[in-house]
Amino acid sequence: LEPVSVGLAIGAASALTGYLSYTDWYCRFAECCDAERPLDASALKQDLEEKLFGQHLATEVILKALTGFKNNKNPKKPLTLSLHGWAGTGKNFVSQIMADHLHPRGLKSHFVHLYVSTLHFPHEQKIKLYQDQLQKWIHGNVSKCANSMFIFDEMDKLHPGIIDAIKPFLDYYEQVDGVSYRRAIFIFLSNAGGDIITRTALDFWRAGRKREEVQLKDLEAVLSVGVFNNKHSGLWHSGLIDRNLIDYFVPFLPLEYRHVQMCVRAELQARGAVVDEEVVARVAQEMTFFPKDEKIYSDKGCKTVQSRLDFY
Ligand SMILES: Nc1ncnc2c1ncn2[C@@H]1O[C@H](COP(=O)(O)OP(=O)(O)OP(=O)(O)O)[C@@H](O)[C@H]1O
Repeated sequence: LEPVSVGLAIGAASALTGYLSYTDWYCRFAECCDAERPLDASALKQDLEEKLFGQHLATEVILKALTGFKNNKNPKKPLTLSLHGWAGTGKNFVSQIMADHLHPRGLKSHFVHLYVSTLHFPHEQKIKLYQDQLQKWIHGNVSKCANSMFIFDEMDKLHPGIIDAIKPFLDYYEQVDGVSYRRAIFIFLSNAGGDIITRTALDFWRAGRKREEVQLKDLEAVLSVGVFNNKHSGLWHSGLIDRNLIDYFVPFLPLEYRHVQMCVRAELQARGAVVDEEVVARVAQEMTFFPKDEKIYSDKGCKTVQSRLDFY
């Protein structure tokens, strides 16, 4: 080996180590995209089991979906989850937990994007603008980071035209205009279907069966027949993406009194306050429950618990 090539090799090696240590150092402070970032499945499982109350199906499906997707070294399409259920049952809450486990900064990450229909896409007459904007945002963000996460809240209020603008990114394409979306994650949140989920939960309750006995098949069947595949149902017109692009349907059951109590306790703990069961009972009793005679499920789920606690 003549001295020149040795010198070049050493130069290249030190440049490379220099670069690597620089990026390592830089990424310690700034947030860097880590498309290969592994998922700590047991940490996610523990978080879901400890923090998400009364949603055994959502816990099971989300854990399976995320673990499977992150273990797949060559996914054929982006992961798409559609979360359905009444207000206050944990859809946004669990999206936050998922974001925390996929990107170090969770919802604050530059690689996690939250769109709320009534906020970001409110005007019917601006659909074309929204479609172009959204396609540019998604293209730009995935170009910057392959495992970007997109959360669409209030899907049931999203104009169908905007849903159509999202569809190309969710499909089984190798690439779309030079960018591969197959490591991206799309989460859709919707109240649509909440009534059907509630009816199934109520049937189980009235039959004296445990809530945890409700299985996905009990809901998929009643929903797919009753709602999803029926193009004339309100849910379809609410712009729901046709089923074959959604990998997982995640149902959120209505929350019972005991779950509301758990939310009050969790909020007291989050505030560093002592958990006074007197307060827990009082706040939970302030909530309204349905059906009117049996009063089983909280009308607002765990919503307004935080604000009610401000008065104690
Ligand atoms: N199942 C749950 N387990 C624990 N906390 C919950 C649960 N559901 C709701 N909460 C609490 O209530 C707050 C509001 O819930 P969240 O925003 O997730 O409701 P949502 O289902 O997204 O409602 P909406 O459909 O109206 O957006 C959460 O931030 C969380 O503190």
